[in-house]
Parts: sequence; C-alpha cells; structure tokens
Amino acid sequence: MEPYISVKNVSHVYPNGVTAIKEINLDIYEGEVVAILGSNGSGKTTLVKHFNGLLKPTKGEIIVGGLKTKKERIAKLSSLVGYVFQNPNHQTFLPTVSQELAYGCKNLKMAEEEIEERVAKAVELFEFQDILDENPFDLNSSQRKEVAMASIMAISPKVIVLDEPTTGQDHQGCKRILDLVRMFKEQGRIVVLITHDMNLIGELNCRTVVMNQSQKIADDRADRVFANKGIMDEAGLQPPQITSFANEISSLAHDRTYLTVDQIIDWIQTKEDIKIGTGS
Ligand SMILES: Nc1ncnc2c1ncn2[C@@H]1O[C@H](COP(=O)(O)OP(=O)(O)OP(=O)(O)O)[C@@H](O)[C@H]1O
Repeated sequence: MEPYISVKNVSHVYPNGVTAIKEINLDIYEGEVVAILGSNGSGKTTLVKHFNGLLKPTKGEIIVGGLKTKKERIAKLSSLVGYVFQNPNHQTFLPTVSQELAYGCKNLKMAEEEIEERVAKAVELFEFQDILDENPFDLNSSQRKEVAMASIMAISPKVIVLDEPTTGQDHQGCKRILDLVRMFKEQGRIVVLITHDMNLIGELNCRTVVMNQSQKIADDRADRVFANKGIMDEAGLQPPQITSFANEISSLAHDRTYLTVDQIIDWIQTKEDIKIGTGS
C-alpha cells in the first residue's frame, strides 16, 4: 500500500535561521492514528504544518494524496488535510455557529445542498442543535473548540490534524474527542494528534512519533515507546500516571506496558484475594 502522506528527508529553516525540523522521514497510511509527542519547541507543529502546505520544506519533499505540497496551493491541500488549531480563537470568527460550520465547505466552493448536508451531519454528531444561532465567542472554551473541530470535520478531509485537542476540555469533551478519533480511524481516514495528553495516547495505544530537538527519535506503538526509558528520558516525557504506577507493582506481568486504569482492573480481577467495588 502507498503511504497517503510521505515525508522525505524534510528539513525546515525559518527566515530567522532556526532549524525547526531536521531530515525527517515519515510515511503515514490510510486508517492510521499518529500521535506526535515531544517537549516544547521540539518541532511538532512545524512538521505538521507541512501536511497542508502552511509551510513548505526548505529541503526534501512531502507528498500528500499523490500531490507534492511544494507545488500545490494551500486551498487544494486544505480539502485533503484539515487542521484544527490548539486555540479555537484562531479559527472561529463568524457571528454564528451555523455560519462557522459552513465556512470551510463554502471556501471550497461546494454546492449549497452539499454544504447543508455536511453541516447537518456535524450538528448531529456534536449535538449543536441548540446553539446554532449563538456567537461562538459567547460559548465556553470547550464548546468553541468543538465548533472549530466540527467546521473542519464538515469538510470531510482525508486527514485531520488535531493540535492539543483535549486542552481545556472537560471530561465529557475528552471522551467525545476519543470517540471522534476512533470514528475517523474506522472511516479509513488519518488522524494526526499533537498532544501532551499521555492518557489520550494511552487510551488509543496508537502509533507514536517522538520529536526531540528538531529530529524524530522514535516511531513505534505507544506502549513500546512508553516502555523505552531511554527515549522517554531523552525527550523529557513521562508516561501516563497509571503506567508509572503499574511499573511500581512488582507482581504485575512486566512483559507488557499497562496504559489504562481498565487494564489494571482486568489484572486485579485475576487476583482472588483482591476485591473491586466492595469498598472493603
Ligand atoms: N514562525 C517561526 N519563526 C521562527 N522560529 C519559529 C517559528 N515557529 C516556531 N519556531 C521555532 O522552531 C522550533 C520548533 O517549534 P515548533 O512550534 O514547531 O515546536 P513544537 O514542538 O510544536 O512546540 P510546542 O509544543 O511549544 O508547540 C522552536 O525553536 C521554535 O521557537
């Protein structure tokens, strides 16, 4: 199978001379969820902004859906790669939620009927029925973020980039994001997550790319990355708390990495002398 996104030996140097990413190679296939991890300034955003042509490589090349990004217009690439920014204020600017939801589709010059259908689907998915006439800036930050996400999803891009999707979200919001990521994957799309939320990555146990000082230093499934102390220390990362906790329990099987509370509960249930949910 051909990769949908192919990053070939890509470096990016900003006009001020900062080399933000250095000789990155990365192939991403349909149906993959890829988390990009790394400390602040390691180059995650710079890398991902190349996928929809917001940035062009200084060296190397990127191919998305068979198109060389260097030669394509951002408008064309935006129909393939939707980018949901970390801060919804950078993405929402119209006076009502319904206008906001239709904006991306209108920009891509879709037919009115098609736009209506797509917006209706987004409204249903995000349960926006009661807020369609509200100004996005009157909503709470969690809802505003969902509006930004829904307007990108209405475009129905093959790739969706979510930059820190769970930041500022309440528990329900985080759960909804997890469900949306899974739904996107099932639809054969690609989800690229830039996140510091280790619990989210643990729940997904997805492919995880680790950036450090402009370079890619790991590319493996999350449980294997979290178990690699050398990589985690080098990148200044901590696994989910539940993984650290599991690592401290010597009687747990140590041939695997525990990523979620449910996995620990499953283990506890195999122990006859420990009871769960009895309060004793
Ligand atoms: N527009 C810009 N002009 C100059 N340098 C930049 C620009 N944007 C980012 N950089 C620099 O490029 C490097 C990588 O930044 P980038 O934002 O890609 O990292 P990041 O891993 O996404 O960080 P964060 O987690 O803080 O968002 C940093 O040294 C940053 O200061």
